[in-house]
Amino acid sequence: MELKRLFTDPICALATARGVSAIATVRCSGERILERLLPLLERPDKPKPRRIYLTSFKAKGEFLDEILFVYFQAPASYTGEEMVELSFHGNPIIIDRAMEALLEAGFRQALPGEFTRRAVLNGKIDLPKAEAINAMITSRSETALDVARRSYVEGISKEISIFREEIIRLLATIEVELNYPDEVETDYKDLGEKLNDLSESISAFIESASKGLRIAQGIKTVIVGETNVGKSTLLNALLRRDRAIVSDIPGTTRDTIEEDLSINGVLFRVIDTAGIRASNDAIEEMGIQRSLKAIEDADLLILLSDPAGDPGYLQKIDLEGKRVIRAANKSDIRQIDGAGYDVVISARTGQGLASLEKLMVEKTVDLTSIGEQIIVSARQRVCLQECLRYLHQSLEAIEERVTIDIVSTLVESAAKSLDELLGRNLTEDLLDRIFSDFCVGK
Ligand SMILES: Nc1nc2c(c(=O)[nH]1)N(C=O)[C@@H](CNc1ccc(C(=O)N[C@@H](CCC(=O)O)C(=O)O)cc1)CN2
Ligand SMILES: Nc1nc2c(ncn2[C@@H]2O[C@H](COP(=O)(O)OP(=O)(O)OP(=O)(O)O)[C@@H](O)[C@H]2O)c(=O)[nH]1
Repeated sequence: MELKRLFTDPICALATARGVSAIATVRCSGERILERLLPLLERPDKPKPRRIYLTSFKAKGEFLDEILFVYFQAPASYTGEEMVELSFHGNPIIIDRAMEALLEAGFRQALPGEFTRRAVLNGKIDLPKAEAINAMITSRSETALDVARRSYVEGISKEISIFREEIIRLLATIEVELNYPDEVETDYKDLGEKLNDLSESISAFIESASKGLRIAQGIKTVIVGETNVGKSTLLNALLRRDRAIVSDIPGTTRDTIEEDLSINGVLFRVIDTAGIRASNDAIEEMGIQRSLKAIEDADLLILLSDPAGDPGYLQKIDLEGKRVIRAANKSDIRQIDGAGYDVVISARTGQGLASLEKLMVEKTVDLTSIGEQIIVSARQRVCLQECLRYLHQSLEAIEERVTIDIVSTLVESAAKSLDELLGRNLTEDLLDRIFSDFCVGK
C-alpha cells in the first residue's frame, strides 16, 4: 500500500502535556528506530520488549536526565511499528533538549494525530475507533465522555457494516439485471420497498445517534431577552466569572458570546445574545440578526425578562417546538409575581440560580439520555446523511422509472458514503482532515 510506505519514517513527540510536571513522556515510532535511539542511552544494548528500564539519556554526548525507557517490538505496539517511550523529569527545558537530540538522531516531530494515523494505516484500529480515541481525549463533560467511551469500547463499525452489507446486497440484485437485461425483469416494487426500509433504518439511526454528537458539543442554550434585562449578568452568574461585559447601557452586548458550562455532568453551550429591540445602529442590528439565528438553532431558550420592562419584542419570537424556560430577573430589587414564569431569579445575587440550573437539566433530559447508538464525530454524521441522500435519490429514480443503470450508480454511491465513514478506501486527504484535529503526540 502506497500510503503505508510513505509513513514509516522515524517520528517523535511529547505525549504528555507541556509544562512543569512530575514526568513527561516522549513517544517515538517508525521503522528500525531502536538503532537510532540506543546511542543516546546508557543501557541496555538489547532491550526486551515491554520492559521498563531505568537508564540515562544523553544529549550531545552528555548526561541529560535519568529516565525510564520502554521498547515495543513491531507489530505489537500502539502504531504497529517499532515504538519507544522515554519518560523524563517533567521540565520543558529538558524536553526541548531531548527533542533536539532526537531530531539530530534522525527523528522528526510527529504531526497532530500521526501516531494514531499510523495505527489506522497499519490496521491496528479502524477509523471510527481513532475518532473515538480523540473524542475520549477532548470530551468536555462527564456525559460526553460516556458517549465517547461507549463508541471506543463498542464501536459503531459493526452496525454501519450491517447497513453497508444490505446496500451491497441490493446492488447485487440490480447488477444481475444490468448484466442480463433480457432475462431478468427488475421487480421495481420490491427494490423500492427494500430501499425504503433501509432508508428508514438509517434515518432512525442518524436521529438517535446524533444525540451523542449533541452531548459532545453541548446543549445549545440561548439566553434571549430585551436589552438590559440582565442576560450578560446571567451568563456571568452561570459561569461564576466575569465573561461578558455588563452595563446599564441598553445594547451593550453587540455579538453573541458562547461559553461551556457543565451542570451535573451535562455540557451546555451557553450563548449570550444581543438584546432584541428595534435599532437604528447598523452594528447592533447585525448583532440582533445573529441573536435571531442563534434562537433558530437553539436546543433550549432561556427567555429572560425584567418584569418592570416591556416584553414586546419577545412575543415576536417563534417558539414553536422549542424548549423554553421563562425566567424573571432582578428579584433582588422588586417583589415579582411568579405567575407566568418558570423561575424567578436575581442574576446579580444568585438567588434562584440553582432552580434555573435544575430546570435546564430537566428540560433537556430527552437530549442527554444516551440511546443505544453512539456516534462521535460530525464527519461520521455527514457520511450517514450522504448515504441517506443517495438512497432517497435512488428511490425517486425508481418511482420515475429511470433506467436501472442510474439507480445502480446511486445505490453504489450510498455504499461508498458508508465506506468513507468506516475508513475503507482511505485517501491522504481524508486522513489529513481527520487527524489535523488531534493532539500532537496522540
Ligand atoms: N504509556 C502509555 N500509556 C498509554 C498509551 C500508550 O501508548 N503509552 N495509550 C495509547 O495511546 C493508551 C493505551 N492504549 C494502547 C493500545 C495498544 C497498545 C499496544 O501496545 N498494542 C499492541 C499490543 C496489544 C497487547 O499486548 O494486547 C498491539 O495492538 O499489537 C498500547 C497502548 C493509554 N495509555
Ligand atoms: N438589581 C439587579 N440588577 C441587575 C440584575 N441583573 C442585571 N442587572 C443590571 O441590569 C443592567 C443590564 O445588565 P446586562 O447583564 O448588561 O443586561 P443585558 O440584558 O445583557 O443587556 P444588553 O447587552 O443591553 O442586551 C446592568 O446594570 C446590570 O447590573 C439583577 O438580578 N438585579
